[in-house]
Amino acid sequence: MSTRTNKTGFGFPSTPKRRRLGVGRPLKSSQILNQDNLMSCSQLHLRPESIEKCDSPPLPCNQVEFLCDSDVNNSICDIPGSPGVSETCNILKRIDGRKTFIELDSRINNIQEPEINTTNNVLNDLFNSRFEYGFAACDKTSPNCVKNVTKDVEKTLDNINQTICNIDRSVLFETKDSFLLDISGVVDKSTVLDKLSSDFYGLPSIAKDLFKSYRNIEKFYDWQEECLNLKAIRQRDNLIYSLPTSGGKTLVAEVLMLREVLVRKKNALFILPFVALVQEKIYSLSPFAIQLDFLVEEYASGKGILPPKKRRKRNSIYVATIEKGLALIRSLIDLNRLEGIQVVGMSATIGNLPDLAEFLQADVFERQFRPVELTEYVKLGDVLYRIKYENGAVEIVPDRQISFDYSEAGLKLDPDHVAGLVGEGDVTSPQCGACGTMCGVERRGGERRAAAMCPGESIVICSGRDWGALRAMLSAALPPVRSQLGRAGAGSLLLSAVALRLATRPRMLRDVLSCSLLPASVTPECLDDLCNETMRSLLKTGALEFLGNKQPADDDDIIGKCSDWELIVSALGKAAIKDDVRVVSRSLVLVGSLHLIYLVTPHEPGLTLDYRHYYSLYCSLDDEGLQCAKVLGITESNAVRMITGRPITNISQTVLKRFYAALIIRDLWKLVPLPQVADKYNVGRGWIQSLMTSCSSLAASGERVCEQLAEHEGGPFASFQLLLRELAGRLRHCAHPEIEALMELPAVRKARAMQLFRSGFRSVAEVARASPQQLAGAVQHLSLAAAEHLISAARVRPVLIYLLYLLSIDCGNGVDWSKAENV
Ligand SMILES: Nc1ncnc2c1ncn2[C@@H]1O[C@H](COP(=O)(O)OP(=O)(O)OP(=O)(O)O)[C@@H](O)[C@H]1O
Repeated sequence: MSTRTNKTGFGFPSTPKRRRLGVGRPLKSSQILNQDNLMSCSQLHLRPESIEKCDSPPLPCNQVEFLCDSDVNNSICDIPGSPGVSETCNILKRIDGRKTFIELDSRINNIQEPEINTTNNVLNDLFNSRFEYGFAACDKTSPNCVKNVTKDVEKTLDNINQTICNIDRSVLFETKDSFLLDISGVVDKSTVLDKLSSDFYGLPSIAKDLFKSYRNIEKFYDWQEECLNLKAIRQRDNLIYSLPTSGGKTLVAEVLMLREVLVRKKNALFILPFVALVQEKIYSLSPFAIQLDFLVEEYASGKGILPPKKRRKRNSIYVATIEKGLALIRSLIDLNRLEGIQVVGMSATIGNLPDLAEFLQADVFERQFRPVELTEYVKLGDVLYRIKYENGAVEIVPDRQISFDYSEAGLKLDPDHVAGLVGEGDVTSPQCGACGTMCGVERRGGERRAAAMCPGESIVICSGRDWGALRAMLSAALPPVRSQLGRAGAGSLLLSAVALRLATRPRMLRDVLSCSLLPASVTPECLDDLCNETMRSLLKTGALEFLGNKQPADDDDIIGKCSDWELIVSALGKAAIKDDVRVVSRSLVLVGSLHLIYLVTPHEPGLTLDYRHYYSLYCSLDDEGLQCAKVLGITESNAVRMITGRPITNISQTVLKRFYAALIIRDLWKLVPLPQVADKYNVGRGWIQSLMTSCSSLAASGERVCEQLAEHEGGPFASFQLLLRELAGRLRHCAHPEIEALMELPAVRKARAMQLFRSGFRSVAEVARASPQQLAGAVQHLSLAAAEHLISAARVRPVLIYLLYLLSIDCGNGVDWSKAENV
């Protein structure tokens, strides 16, 4: 096939005379992509000279940062008042008799994905040009003409995909909406896939090659085969499988998800506990997505659209943290888009598997498989201890003294000697996760271990402070999994159930609670009491009310006496924002954003206040803080009460808590690092993250409510609608707008964006103009390879925007550049 370059700049021969083939539209001459116009995007050559293999995808350029920082991003946190994902799914399943999770049905509908479609269409044209050229050049009398040309085009498609893989795969899925930019979709591959036999665990056989080339996996372990053939899997029932760490659990989950998106044409949700793990999974799934024509969407931190976009042609695997997974499921329930779900849970460590299985109504598959022998160590200071398991007892015995030759700077960078430990072993891909002061190093990457069948080693790095806790943890039995639904959680769950119209009568709400994990730890009588008490308190606060203004007596057994009365959510939420806006509009403190932020803090932020600490924070408030506090009624006399321990009666706890939460958000807004904020306000980092998410979504819903109120009542609501819109956007990342723009780059999160900003790279364009050496030299801990990825991504962005621009000319529409910027 000719590789001559023409003026398209993409290496495709131009089409001398266009003939309509396929679904593309002819390009006008003004639309022909001109390399000069594509700025300096030399990285994007869609026609490679020769490409053999697409290597494993590059790690996100700040992966090290993610890993080191993973406790910052730790998603395992109590979400105040939120039932967990599985609780929600399971409850839904039981109530509606519907089936639950790994697959979320995406009903084919009119999707709105103009950006992606426009890009695809332009690329489609390029392809059709290629098709026509081939068709014109071939001998039409030959019976194989069409077949050859088709093959040729398909080869071109593969080459493009390969090129994309080789250039910078990250650009494919990292957009503002964080969906995979599926350039592979320029030619409909589904017909190709359809022709392929489904002989690889129910997947097209091409999947087998992909596992071989990207994972070096040729044969599944016996347990994996057994698990994939379980009756529960075949019947799409819920399942929990439990195996030791590195037993290969994730692979089974991947096969199941691939089956959903490729064979059943449904979506799948993969929930992982850390942001860093979500990122890693997205990268490792991306070559599969490219080759098999599905999407991978990221739902972590500020990423992920709620509700998820409906897609007409391709199905998605949503990779989410716990909080985002929960928000995603809620948004789908809200829109009645969730149906036919199957829950598949996997874990290495579950203390009370039967309880969990009962709760999830799941089958259990448990094995003690380890691909290779694993020796576990603990590093405490300079000594490496070995963990010995004998006759059910655990012993920690000194193994050896270690010493590495570190420079002073090296020691500063790596105080735990992780690099030394890694270097000591025969490692190419160490796995390192940090959690608090403990950090684990796994030597000899899983696949190598498995391939070479050589023993593996894991090292827990422990500080003196945690030594006791670690010893106790190792010798203790596994703690049982317990429901986190306390009184507040139950309130939130019941309120959500009524709001989502999943359960609308007291007896149904009792059923909702009994579908949770609570019955595993409390008696049925306690459950009844909790349900009655919770409903009573929701009715008392006015969050819920009975239809027709029916009122139970104070001491009534609501479940018994009012079992069939219909409950509705009162207009309290709407009323609350209305009141807030009215109060705030009379005396809005405009020195900064604090007062507005206060407006979107949750009414019950799930805080326990320490008044002495509150007092010291009050004393250090700046002008804006003092003014805002005053407007809210928090005065000096309240502060004196805080320090003297006298009760504060003239102002509600809710206001005090909300103001405290608003101060936290304002600090993040001012780019104070999250760990520092957590220390300053004495709260958990996970809690801060969920506070940020709540504020952002409250701002978004506040905006909607203000819009409605503005229509009906006028007044200040229209201005607040605009203010809240801006606020919601900024709260997504809690960052300056310049930093937000940098965060649009693949794998650039807040910390990295701030680093770039401080090093003088204040916009995507400045990153695009830099050389890898410059960038790596200026930004601390940024490797040359990572700098290259970043620069290629920054350079590719304008190309995508340009493609949109071309299309807008073709459609005769003006392009919305603010939207184009999002690509
Ligand atoms: N059948 C197989 N053959 C060879 N290697 C495999 C096979 N299955 C999984 N692996 C490799 O073993 C390693 C560990 O697998 P995986 O991450 O799936 O384990 P896991 O049980 O999910 O681990 P964890 O408990 O840490 O989440 C990975 O590198 C994976 O590629």
